[in-house]
Amino acid sequence: MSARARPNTPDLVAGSWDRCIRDYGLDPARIELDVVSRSKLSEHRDELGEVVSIARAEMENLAAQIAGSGYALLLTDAHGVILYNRVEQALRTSFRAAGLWDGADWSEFRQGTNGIGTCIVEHRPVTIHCADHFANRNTSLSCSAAPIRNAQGNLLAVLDASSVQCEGTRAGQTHTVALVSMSARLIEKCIFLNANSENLVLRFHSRPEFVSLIHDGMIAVDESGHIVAVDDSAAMQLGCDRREELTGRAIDEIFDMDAAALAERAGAKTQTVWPLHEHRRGRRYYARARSPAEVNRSQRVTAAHNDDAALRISAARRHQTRGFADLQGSDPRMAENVRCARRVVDRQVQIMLRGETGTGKEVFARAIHGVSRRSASPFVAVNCAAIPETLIESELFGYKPGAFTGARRDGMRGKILQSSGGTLFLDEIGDMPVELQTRLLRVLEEREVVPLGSETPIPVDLNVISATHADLADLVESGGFRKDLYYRLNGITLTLPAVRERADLHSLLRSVVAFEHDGEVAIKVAEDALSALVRYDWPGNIRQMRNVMRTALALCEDSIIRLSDLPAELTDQVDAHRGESGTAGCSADSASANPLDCAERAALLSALDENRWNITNTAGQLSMSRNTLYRKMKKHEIPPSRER
Ligand SMILES: Nc1ncnc2c1ncn2[C@@H]1O[C@H](COP(=O)(O)OP(=O)(O)OP(=O)(O)O)[C@@H](O)[C@H]1O
Repeated sequence: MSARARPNTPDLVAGSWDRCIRDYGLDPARIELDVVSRSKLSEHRDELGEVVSIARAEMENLAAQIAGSGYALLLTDAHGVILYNRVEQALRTSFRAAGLWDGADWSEFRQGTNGIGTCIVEHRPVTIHCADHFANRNTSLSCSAAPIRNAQGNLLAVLDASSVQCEGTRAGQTHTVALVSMSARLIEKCIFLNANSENLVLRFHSRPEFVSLIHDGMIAVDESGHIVAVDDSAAMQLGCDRREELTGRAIDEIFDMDAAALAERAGAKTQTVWPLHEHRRGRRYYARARSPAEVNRSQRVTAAHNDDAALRISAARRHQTRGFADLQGSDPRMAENVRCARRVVDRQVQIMLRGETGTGKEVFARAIHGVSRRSASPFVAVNCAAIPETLIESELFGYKPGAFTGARRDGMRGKILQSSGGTLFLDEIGDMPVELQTRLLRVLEEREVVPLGSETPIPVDLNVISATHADLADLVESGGFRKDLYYRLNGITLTLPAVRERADLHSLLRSVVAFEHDGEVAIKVAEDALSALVRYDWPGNIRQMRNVMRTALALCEDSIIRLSDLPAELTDQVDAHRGESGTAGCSADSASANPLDCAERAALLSALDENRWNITNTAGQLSMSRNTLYRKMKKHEIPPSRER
């Protein structure tokens, strides 16, 4: 190794030099620039998704503050790959020559001690000035970098300000690193708010004028009043060393305010800053609260009855991801699924979703990912039944360049690596070939993946949600599925009900129409059409419901969906039922076998649905005692819903 004397530097730099020599075996004279291919660069950018756009907006502000200083701004992912640069026109050639450009890999492992790579290892703001750099080729650089973390505190990206001319002293960089750190914190605040758009967010500080500014503390609280995320500033202000000391606790354990009072504050028309006391040390803070974001509220459509229409659906914004609140509707099994999922999320319990095709398993898996601490990292879905058996292996595990004939020249990162840090959704897991089951099990156990054609394992932070329509236990019995993998993936099974089994058909229909309808005018559904929709069996479940409603919306006139706008199979079924007593609510395996029982079950479900599963109100409406109602629900196998 051609040695270069270690500069007289702080511990942080000395520690990094030690790693370069001892752990990475780097030679300062032989380090070369490593640039990922264009396709890999777009994969790296896709992985960070919205973080890049949030950061770019803040980089514009910061660029204006440092204009003319000879510094450029760089955004990298947590691997050290530059995703985006903000370099002044006149400096572009020199920055490009120095390798400070999109696609370059500045991990410490590749480039030795440097602002970006060392910040990633240290998880804190750093300045690496001129001769601090390990590689000879980088000694003219001066770099100040700060980490950007997600709502759970995991590293997502790095913001860096670099100069290619070694001027001034290391101490002179204090201002630069402070500016970069401040921008990184602003970006983290936006990420926190976006990741918690479904939760109430409390912002507080001991000084009222600091609330809603960069140093305030942020706490996200879910509908049940439990803390789901906190930022560093909140933990620090409340005297906690780690964020985990606060997550999972009820908000009224911490402050003198319960969830209902907080929600009321958040919903107030005029937003003011109000005082708040902490229990443990009796300190006073000032706070503001933001209710779950507008985007979610716009989905909660309202129903109203009038003469010619039984259901009115107001216009709602198209919105691809549904949160738990939207999925739960008022079906007790869905409410129970949501409750269980919330309890196990982030507890390293692998969730398996069961349900007929089209019952919303992928949508549910996305919602779980959305509330998990992994939400800012990618959700990657793979349908094992849709990919030819021969391709599943390369899709999942990826391959090295030239691994096989027909492989892409620059290789491919498989879905497992793409999902690292986030969630891998394996749909129709029962269709995975047995030999790949063995490889998947190994990845789950060893937490590393070996791409096809390679011998080098790559560490992976894998979290799998699997789904199946089949009974996997049967498949295990018949040898079609590995028992050990089954137990590994099946920490808990949540079964999504088929549409015909759901007790909240009205609200489900509303949700589907709200999703399909992007007009401004409210949509009404005529009485006979609604009756046909509610009576139909829906073998294709929510997917079929979406298709039917999409066509009906296209066909309908005056914004009213009529019977004639529905397909023949729905209206035929109504004809077949005509004259029979109502059977809505009778599931195939229901205890209610005769028509009278069926009618009773349907009446119970409809009254429960109407009263949002409030037992007292439902019993009152049906003129029976709560005990009688519970007894009847038990008889018809209707599980009591959560109180809401
Ligand atoms: N609560 C809901 N409201 C409105 N639309 C929904 C809801 N849940 C699911 N959908 C829609 O229904 C369709 C089927 O959902 P999804 O793909 O999640 O089902 P799945 O059970 O994974 O299906 P498969 O088993 O066939 O893969 C999708 O178009 C989805 O957007």
